[in-house]
Amino acid sequence: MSFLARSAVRACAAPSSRLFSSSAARLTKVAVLGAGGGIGQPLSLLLKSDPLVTSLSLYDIRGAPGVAADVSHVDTASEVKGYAADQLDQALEGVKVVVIPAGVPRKPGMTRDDLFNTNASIVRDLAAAVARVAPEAHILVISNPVNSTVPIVAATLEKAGVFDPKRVFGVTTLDVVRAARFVSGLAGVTPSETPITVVGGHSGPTIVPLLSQNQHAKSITGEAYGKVVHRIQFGGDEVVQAKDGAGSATLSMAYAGAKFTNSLLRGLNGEKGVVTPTFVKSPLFADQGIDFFSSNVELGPNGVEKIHELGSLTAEEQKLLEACLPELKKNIEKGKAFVA
Ligand SMILES: NC(=O)C1=CN([C@@H]2O[C@H](COP(=O)(O)OP(=O)(O)OC[C@H]3O[C@@H](n4cnc5c(N)ncnc54)[C@H](O)[C@@H]3O)[C@@H](O)[C@H]2O)C=CC1
Ligand SMILES: O=C([O-])CC(=O)C(=O)O
Repeated sequence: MSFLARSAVRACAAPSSRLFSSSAARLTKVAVLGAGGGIGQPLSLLLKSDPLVTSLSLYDIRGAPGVAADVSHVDTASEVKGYAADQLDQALEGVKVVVIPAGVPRKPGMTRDDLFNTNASIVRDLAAAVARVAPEAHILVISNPVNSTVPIVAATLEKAGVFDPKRVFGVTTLDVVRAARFVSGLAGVTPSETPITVVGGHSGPTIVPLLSQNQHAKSITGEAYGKVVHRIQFGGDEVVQAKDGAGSATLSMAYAGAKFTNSLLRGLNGEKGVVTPTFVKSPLFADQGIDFFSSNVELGPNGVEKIHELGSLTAEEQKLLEACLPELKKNIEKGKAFVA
């Protein structure tokens, strides 16, 4: 790896390890749909620095060729190509992984669900193109509201007859990144010592951090516990307010998106024991009509290898879960109804 790529990797050091690991690279073409945006640009840069990405295909309705020209000068081995608005099908040819940060972000006072009206059709149309051109691609959905956009992608692929639940992921990694960071500060240790499993969905009360499962976090109780859980659940709002109308988290999201993509690529390459929370079609609460859920998932050569159970929860975590489920169910049903 070149000096610059090494520096980028160091600068982005992940809570649990480095941002990128493993060198058993296979030919992997990755597409970013929405590459011209606030997340898309830094995400494209980070993916250019990932040695497991051999080819990068950047698409947006505006600006992707410029981003591609810029990122392509970074001295890592991967090829980069940008595609204009009318070149979506070309952008998707031969891709193995498609990352979707296309769509509008929140402004202060909005919920993620307020983005549904705009983003639902953007995500549906992009998923339909993936179904047509790259039906075996793994799809990583960043666009909000994730609790609804993932069911939209799944239903769109299902309609096209190409849905494989092992290959569709909602990217909830930012919740995990925030939890590790916030808890480490309270516990007085480094973030690598506080990997926190975050389950449920990706919006306010549907975000359920399981602090009791980490040896440092489990000693946080009382008011401090309530505050840190609230901060993890509403970390997105903190950024939206600070940006004051200029959008939502982009840089930390690009980091989280690159981190999750690297985890998936490592799994696809056959690395064992790659486990991280992600929002997937899941049996865990299917008997309650909730068939998408984020929990720890082992990633492997086919994508989803194994969906882990939640493990034991404290009474407080059980309460958080109870608050999550009805909201999550509503969000999922809204997504499905949009495609039906
Ligand atoms: N999953 C998560 O944890 C997070 C999700 N998000 C979500 O990510 C999305 C993107 O956020 P930002 O990058 O900040 O927004 P942005 O507005 O800066 O960028 C979005 C990009 O999508 C492009 N776009 C719009 N329609 C498109 C289409 N049909 N095809 C291709 N590209 C299209 C736009 O041209 C723009 O470049 C938002 O929905 C936001 O809520 C943001 C942060 C965290
Ligand atoms: O808050 C938002 O709208 C963006 C997001 O999903 C996050 O930062 O977690």
